[in-house]
Amino acid sequence: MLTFDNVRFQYDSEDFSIIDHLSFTVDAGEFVCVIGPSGCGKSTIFRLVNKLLTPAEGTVLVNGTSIEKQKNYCGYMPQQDLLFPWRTVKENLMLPMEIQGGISKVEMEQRADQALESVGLKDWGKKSPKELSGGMRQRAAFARTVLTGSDLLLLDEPFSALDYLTRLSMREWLLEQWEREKKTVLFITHDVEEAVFLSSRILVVENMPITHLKSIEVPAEYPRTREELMRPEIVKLKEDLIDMLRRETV
Ligand SMILES: Nc1ncnc2c1ncn2[C@@H]1O[C@H](COP(=O)(O)OP(=O)(O)OP(=O)(O)O)[C@@H](O)[C@H]1O
Repeated sequence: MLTFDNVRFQYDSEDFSIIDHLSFTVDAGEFVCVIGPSGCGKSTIFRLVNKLLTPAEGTVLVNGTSIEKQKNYCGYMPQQDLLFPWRTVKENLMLPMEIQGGISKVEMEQRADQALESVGLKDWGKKSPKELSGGMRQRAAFARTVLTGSDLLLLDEPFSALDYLTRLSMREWLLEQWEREKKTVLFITHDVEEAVFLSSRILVVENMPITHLKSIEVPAEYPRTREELMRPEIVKLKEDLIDMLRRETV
């Protein structure tokens, strides 16, 4: 589904590469978390996928084709929900379809209503985003990301600004959405517990510049429960991951 083929990238203002001949693949339908120390280049990987940045060398491919000439092949959800305060919640959800064009207003409204219902915000469409709680805003932002119609979703620390309990319920909620929508999800987090709870596979940034990502399978079936995270092999995996991240930040 997503392939990095020998990708190198360097910011103009820097004299070194952040990403250096990196290759990796994410298969269709996977839920993959990317973890690594702050500032190592995780968000840069996302910006190379959504074409905010262009590789200096190498190719990013989606479904076997370079993204250069592709459109609407990924949905991106940043850390902050970025809902526009001057639009209602429903109008925010309609935005990606307006940008895409060619969809009638009636159809856009229907799709937005359906999406709001699917994320438990059926009666909130006419409200302003500021009337929603943090968790509700993130659910609306997720629905908007899904409404891009893309099979590949890039979620960049979407729950990091939420309080602990809301985070816990949002993780469970996100897995339900993923199992229903059958999308491919790439999810950046700093939180080892979050990565282990959510993903089928974890990609760990082991070095800077990023030359490779260490791939670790999470030995747990879906649906996941918090109790499952207490199994000895999962606890050991979390400890190993924390050790890896500590080594990188020393
Ligand atoms: N526009 C830019 N120009 C120059 N350097 C940049 C730019 N954006 C990011 N960087 C640098 O590139 C490096 C990687 O940044 P990036 O945001 O990808 O890291 P990250 O792993 O996502 O960090 P965090 O976990 O803190 O969000 C950092 O050292 C950052 O300072």
